[in-house]
Amino acid sequence: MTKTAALPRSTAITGLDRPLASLGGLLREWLPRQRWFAGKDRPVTDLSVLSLTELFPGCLHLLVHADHSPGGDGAPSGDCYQLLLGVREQRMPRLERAYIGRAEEGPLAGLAVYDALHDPHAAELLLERLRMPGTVGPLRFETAPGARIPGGLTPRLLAAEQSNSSLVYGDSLILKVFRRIQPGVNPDLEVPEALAAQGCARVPAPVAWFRTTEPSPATLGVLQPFLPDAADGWTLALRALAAGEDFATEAHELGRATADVHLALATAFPSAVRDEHGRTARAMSVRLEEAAHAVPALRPYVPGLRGAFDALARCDAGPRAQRIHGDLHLGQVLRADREWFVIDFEGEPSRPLAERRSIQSPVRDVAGMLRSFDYAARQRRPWRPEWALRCREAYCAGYAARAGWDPRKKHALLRAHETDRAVYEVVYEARHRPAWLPVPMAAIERLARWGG
Ligand SMILES: Nc1ncnc2c1ncn2[C@@H]1O[C@H](COP(=O)(O)OP(=O)(O)O)[C@@H](O)[C@H]1O
Ligand SMILES: O=P(O)(O)O[C@H]1O[C@H](CO)[C@@H](O[C@H]2O[C@H](CO)[C@@H](O)[C@H](O)[C@H]2O)[C@H](O)[C@H]1O
Repeated sequence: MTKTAALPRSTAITGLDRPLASLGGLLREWLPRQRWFAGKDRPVTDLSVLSLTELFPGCLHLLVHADHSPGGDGAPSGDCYQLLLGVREQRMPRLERAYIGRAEEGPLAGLAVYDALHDPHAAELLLERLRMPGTVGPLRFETAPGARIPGGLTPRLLAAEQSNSSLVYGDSLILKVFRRIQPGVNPDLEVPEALAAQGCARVPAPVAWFRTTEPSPATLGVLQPFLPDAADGWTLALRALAAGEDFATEAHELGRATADVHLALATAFPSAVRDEHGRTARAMSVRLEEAAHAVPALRPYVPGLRGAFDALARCDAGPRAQRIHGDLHLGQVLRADREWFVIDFEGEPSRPLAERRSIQSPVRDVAGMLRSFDYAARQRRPWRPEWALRCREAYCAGYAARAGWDPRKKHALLRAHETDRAVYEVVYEARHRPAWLPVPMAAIERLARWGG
């Protein structure tokens, strides 16, 4: 029998219209240290609360804006983040990892403030809230038609926090709480919902979600079935490499799975009527310029890399642009019951939402996965290029068997997308994991030589 937590009513803490008086100092220091904070390479010049809701007693839901605009005439820049904060009178030893600090002034003065997602009690109440459609202030909790969501499941926060934070409930459900919020529908809700409607079994279908109406409509979190005993492709690939084993059979099936998802996406969403390689090539060149500005190590390679984009602009055929995954790599695929599943349809986290929801070449996803085989092969000393090459061949062959066209035959397209993806990775690593920068830089050197 399962027990369900009683959902307490939300009550008003007086004075919360001045939240920064209590929280500003704490958050300014804590926020930039979080794995999911996107602006680590720029100072936070201002912090403002865009919305604050008491979700249940002792748990505050906040959207905060971290401003990075330089003083003077610089263009405004910054990001909005979702926080769930627990406030307690006492500092709790078992929540020490989640401790943010003690509010010094304002309505929360003297209270201990936590990242509430680490608190099992708050996580239980969040699931209860999701099981019961309804509203709390600007927050809307919704369930998929016919969804049956069990209660009383034990929560655990996934240790490997990535771009977002995910809570697993009793190995049955997983709730992804988006951290960086952009106005509009998040593709990680929109796409799996549309694919589920197509009957595509490669993607876990959302069962509930929550969103806000303020300051603008935006998706905040998605609850999906958890695939127990699943292993992600990155872990499996590294395991194979460590054991000196081939990964070609798995890569072949992964190619088929990718094509299945692409075919379902092409049915669920409109596709392009004609190729726009010139426009894509220009956008890639702009991204290269921006990346070289942000990461000086890229600069010597710019002329060589541009060659790949010039060749794309001259290309007159290719698969039609359609909705794609947008950030496909080995960490986004799970193997369970001897099948591959695809997760995390958010796209590249640093891109604007409109761009992530736009139609793009399916070659982009293929290129993302090929880059990932290279990343994996470079984790071993000595480097195993032949391992990555075999994965590459097998993955493309598996893709071709299902999709009806072979990515290996689209040389110019594939090269341009691999280059663009490697440029993205250079910026990502420089920002989040500088020690990994040599991995995409090695690809940049190779791709620039090829194009120069
Ligand atoms: N449906 C699922 N079943 C099992 N594990 C999952 C599921 N969805 C996500 N995960 C696990 O959670 C991790 C983070 O999920 P992901 O959607 O990639 O989040 P992020 O956007 O933070 O990278 C994945 O690497 C995977 O290990
Ligand atoms: O957080 P997400 O999974 O949405 O994606 C971001 O982080 C990824 C790293 O966690 C990053 O992927 C890069 O590193 C992977 C190995 O850790 C490698 O398999 C990928 O090929 C490589 O791109 C991803 O780019 C980023 O968007």
